[in-house]
Amino acid sequence: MERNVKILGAPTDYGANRRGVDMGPSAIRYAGLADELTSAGVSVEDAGDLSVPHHATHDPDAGSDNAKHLHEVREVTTTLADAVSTALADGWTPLALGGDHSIAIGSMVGSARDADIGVVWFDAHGDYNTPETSPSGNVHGMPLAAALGVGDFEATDWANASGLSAENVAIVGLRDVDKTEAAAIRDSDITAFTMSDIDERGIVEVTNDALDVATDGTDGVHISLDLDWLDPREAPGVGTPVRGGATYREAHEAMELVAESGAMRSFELVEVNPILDQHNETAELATELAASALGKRIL
Ligand SMILES: NC(=[NH2+])NCCC[C@H](N)C(=O)O
Ligand SMILES: [Mn+2]
Ligand SMILES: [Mn+2]
Repeated sequence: MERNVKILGAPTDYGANRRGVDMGPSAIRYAGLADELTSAGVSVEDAGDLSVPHHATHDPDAGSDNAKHLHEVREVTTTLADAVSTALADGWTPLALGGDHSIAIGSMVGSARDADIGVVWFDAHGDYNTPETSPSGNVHGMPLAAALGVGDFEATDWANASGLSAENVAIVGLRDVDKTEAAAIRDSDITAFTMSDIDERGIVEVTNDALDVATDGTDGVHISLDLDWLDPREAPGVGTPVRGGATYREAHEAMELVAESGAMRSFELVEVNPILDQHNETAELATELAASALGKRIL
């Protein structure tokens, strides 16, 4: 399939507790994203960075303790959702560059504006906390709950706007979940594949199952790739690293299966933090994996 990819930078860290993730889009571009995607055979246009609320006054601890900077997150979400849905309407596959994982609310809402979508969420974390269950108050631990309208998020318009149903959401690579969050995931209709599932069944089966969940009855799939899905040995430049993640080979294989499925509607790369990185290797890895997800092959 001919694909045109529109890069949308979302340089924000309002959902995270670690400064620096707002520089993710620059680091990923500097790592050669556009060239790498061109080598995958897609045509690329970089729309630059979206405007994000001003930084000079940014205090990472400001706002409600339960959901820090929710106001700013909402602003970024709205801007990104509009950019994503416009790109789709114009025939592009939107690729959002985070920024922290709270941007996924905007990607999903935008991707779902004119379609029923499923989601595959590659992440060490469940990102299914709500303001009442979150131990940190960081909204990047909440985007799945937000888009599904769980708990406090029922009162927001995000779930209505996304129309997302938990039956079409699959998490892959889970290994660090908060206690109440774990119970909530178990009680939900989300399909969660933990690292143990990958150990036991292999990345191919697990990824294909996840894609089946997300494509079942939907028009397309949003692929959300949190770089902390990978083992910190491969991806040290993230704010919330967790040992025991996907290997370099597993990650490429999973992304190649995403490409093979032909189901990708929208895409995002999140949580790259250049301040915590070593020689930009996490950003470089992000560009490589994006290319695999968009069809790049060894031969
Ligand atoms: N997108 C992420 N890196 N999320 C990390 C979330 C960590 C933890 N579960 C929290 O709620 O704070
Ligand atoms: Mn994560
Ligand atoms: Mn995440």
